[in-house]
Parts: sequence; structure tokens; C-alpha cells
Amino acid sequence: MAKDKRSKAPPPAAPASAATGTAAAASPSWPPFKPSLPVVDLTPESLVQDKVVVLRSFFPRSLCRDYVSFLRELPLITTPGKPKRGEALRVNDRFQISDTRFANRLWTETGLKEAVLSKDVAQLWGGEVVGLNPNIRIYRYSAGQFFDAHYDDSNSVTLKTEAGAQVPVVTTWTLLLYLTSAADGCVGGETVFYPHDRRSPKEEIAVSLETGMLLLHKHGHDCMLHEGREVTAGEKWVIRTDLCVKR
Ligand SMILES: O=C(O)CCC(=O)C(=O)O
Ligand SMILES: [Fe+2]
Repeated sequence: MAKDKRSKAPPPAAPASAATGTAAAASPSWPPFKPSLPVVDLTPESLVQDKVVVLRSFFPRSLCRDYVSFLRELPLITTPGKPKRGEALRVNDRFQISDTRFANRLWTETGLKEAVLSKDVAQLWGGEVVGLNPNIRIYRYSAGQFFDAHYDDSNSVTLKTEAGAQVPVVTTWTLLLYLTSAADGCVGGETVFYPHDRRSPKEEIAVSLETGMLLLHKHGHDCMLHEGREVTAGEKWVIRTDLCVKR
């Protein structure tokens, strides 16, 4: 695919307040992080040098189960089948909310902050990481659903700190937290990267789902072409946000 005709992920939706003309949607009562996190020593593991890093067992299996039961009750919306020009075809059910508190909790109450800022990987992120994008996206892919090949954009965002300060940031890496896998009956759904901008099976790097694994991949101008492969049985559940660095 030519770089100038890059297929992008659909843009983040406007906040609920702008979309509906009402007050921003109430934050869900996300389940507590129990047992307390992290449950394992979170050692970032590089899958593609400087581009893809994973943290295995970031969420224990029991917590993934609690989250899937909870997320199932949220008002997920099935994407319309036909993407706008230049946008990737995404066929899944999705819930999206701007939730600063949950983004802060994921960052500070899980061991993620320490793992991301640890000196072995701290230089990867393209600046000083200050937190996660409050734009939280939940995806459910059932049999037949997928996210076609695309690139993720970098976005400018303002982060609110606990102390009330506003910090201008830019997103640099995508964060995907897988809540299900083959162990839970989900077949397919791998996240597949194409390092040379073409969808070549010979060059693909397919990351299999692992329950509780967190994956980070570089996005913006040198994002790798990637896709969420079709799920053929069971359900793939993902929490998506992004790393934010100071701008
Ligand atoms: O679900 C996946 O494996 C990929 C998701 C993705 O590419 C995205 O959220 O931009
Ligand atoms: Fe993506």
C-alpha cells in the first residue's frame, strides 16, 4: 500500500457531550484491580526491535474474566460495515469513553508506569511518558469480525493530572490489553504486523492472543501496517489506549 494512501484507523469519535449535546457520558464502574497488581514481575519483552513490546500476564486470568463479564454489559456499538474513504474497515463491537480517572488508574495502579519507565525501555517511547490517553476503547470481536490493515495515527491530547494541572501531550505508542485468547475459546484474532508496508504472508509477524498480555506498538509516522485478524470462533476482547509523551 502506498504511504500517501495510507489506510488509517477510524478517527477517535467526538466526546459523548459533543455527539449527543448532553453532559459527558458517566464513567463505567470499572472493576477493581484485584488481586493487587502487578501479579508478576513485569519485564518488557521486545517482539520487534524498537516497534513492538509486550508485557505478559499484565492482568491475571481471574481479572480478565471479571473485566469481560463487566464489559459485556456496556452498550457496545457494532461498527457500520462501510468505512469512510481512506479509513480501514473495522468490523467489531466497540465502546468508547473519555475517562481520565481510569486511564490514570491503569497507569499508576498496575505496575505499568514503572515497567514503561524502566531504564531498559525508557528511550523507546519518543519522549517523556506522562500517562495514558483518556480515550479508552473496548473492542469485542465475535466470529467473522476483524480490523483490516491500517496505520494508527499519533494524536495531540491534553492530560489532566490528579492535581488538576493540564499537560499537553502527544500519543506515540498504541496499547492493547488482550482479555481473552485460545485458552478461553477464541480462535484467530491475532494482531499481525507487516514491517515492509505490504500485506505479505512471508513477511508477517503475527502476535497470538494471550489472556492478560499487554502489547505496545509504535504509531504515528513510522507505524507498521497492521491488522486484527478475523476471529473464527469465540470472542476476542481488548482494551485499547495509547502512551502519551510531553509535547
Ligand atoms: O484488535 C487488534 O488486534 C488491533 C487493534 C488495532 O489495530 C487498533 O485499535 O488500532
Ligand atoms: Fe491499529
